[in-house]
Amino acid sequence: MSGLEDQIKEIEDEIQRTSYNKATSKHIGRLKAKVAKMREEAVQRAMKSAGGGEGYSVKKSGDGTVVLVGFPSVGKSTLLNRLTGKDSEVGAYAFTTLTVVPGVLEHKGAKIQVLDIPGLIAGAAMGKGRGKEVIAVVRSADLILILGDVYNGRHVDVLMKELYDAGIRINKPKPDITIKKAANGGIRLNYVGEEALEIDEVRSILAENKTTNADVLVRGNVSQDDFIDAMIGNRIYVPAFVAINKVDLVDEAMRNEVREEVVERFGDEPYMISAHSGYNIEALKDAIYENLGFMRVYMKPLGGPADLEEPLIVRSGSTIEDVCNRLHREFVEKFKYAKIWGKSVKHDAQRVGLQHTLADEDIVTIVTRF
Ligand SMILES: Nc1nc2c(ncn2[C@@H]2O[C@H](COP(=O)(O)OP(=O)(O)OP(=O)(O)O)[C@@H](O)[C@H]2O)c(=O)[nH]1
Ligand SMILES: [K+]
Ligand SMILES: [Mg+2]
Repeated sequence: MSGLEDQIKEIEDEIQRTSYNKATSKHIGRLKAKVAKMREEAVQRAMKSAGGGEGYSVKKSGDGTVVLVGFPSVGKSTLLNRLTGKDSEVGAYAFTTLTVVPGVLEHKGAKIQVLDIPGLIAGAAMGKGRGKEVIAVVRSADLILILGDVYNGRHVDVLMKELYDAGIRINKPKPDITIKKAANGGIRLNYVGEEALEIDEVRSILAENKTTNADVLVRGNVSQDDFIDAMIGNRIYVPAFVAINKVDLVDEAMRNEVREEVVERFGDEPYMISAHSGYNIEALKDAIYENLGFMRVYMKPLGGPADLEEPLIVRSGSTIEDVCNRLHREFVEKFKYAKIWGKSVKHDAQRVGLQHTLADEDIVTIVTRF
């Protein structure tokens, strides 16, 4: 272990030992910010020394990208092949897969890109085992499918820690925090909604970043960790769920044991599957679709009937601008207005602009200049 890692460990232990209350919150905040800064530094350094090797080149394609993350030999490649009909190499030994293998899952009208990657190991966030390249791919995903097998359900927390250390925040919305550095005036803290943090905490956290003058705006309930994340930046927020593979190899009692272990560590029920036999794979496909959050939008040409046969599949929360970008390069440039029939508007044929957020099954007419 390097000196820096020892120091990080020492401070983390101190945080563990200190109970959080009003009197200690400032101190804990400072320690956490310090660790976060040191860890970031360690990661950057490790990544640099991992060499300037080429990253994996995978172009995102389709309506959304899900990446299969798991320890070596849990069956990621077998699952990719099962989901997409690809032919990624499968082997009974660790690190069979040494690069990123993309496949396409077609489900409910969506084309979903599935990425099979090399196995992740403890220390990957610090660059171990091609961690640098693998983590970069994981960070670019729209959804993470954490894959374990019936023999290592208890290790799902090790994977989660690697993802966390790599700046990946799963299953939480991005906290709404703005930190604008200023030339003077100290730290000014403003809230929309509840007063989630104390000014003293915020000041001592920002001091670790050598920020003594800043305008800070916090919306909603955020934690110290959220605030530190916002200060460091470079965090990504992405949905994830767990599947446990190879259930064909064990009996009911063992399945339940693993399932309970995952619930305890991850919080949610895992999908119990067999990539080998195909058991529960349809349910898994549905889960991927659901977790990517798709919706259907029907296009209606100006003056003509809507095309109710073939919806456009877009991610939930998409705007008119997103739809325009999908249709034609010039649509945004030449956009005049859109007309909507459906759940996202108050009345039929309502006119909206580019920033309007659509709802599932909306009917849309886009009106452009000439
Ligand atoms: N019994 C059983 N074996 C499986 C299942 N899925 C995969 N395997 C076996 O597990 C071994 C590893 O499978 P891979 O698909 O290569 O696993 P991987 O996660 O891609 O492995 P790496 O690329 O080395 O990280 C192979 O021997 C597979 O045949 C399953 O559902 N049931
Ligand atoms: K393998
Ligand atoms: Mg593999």
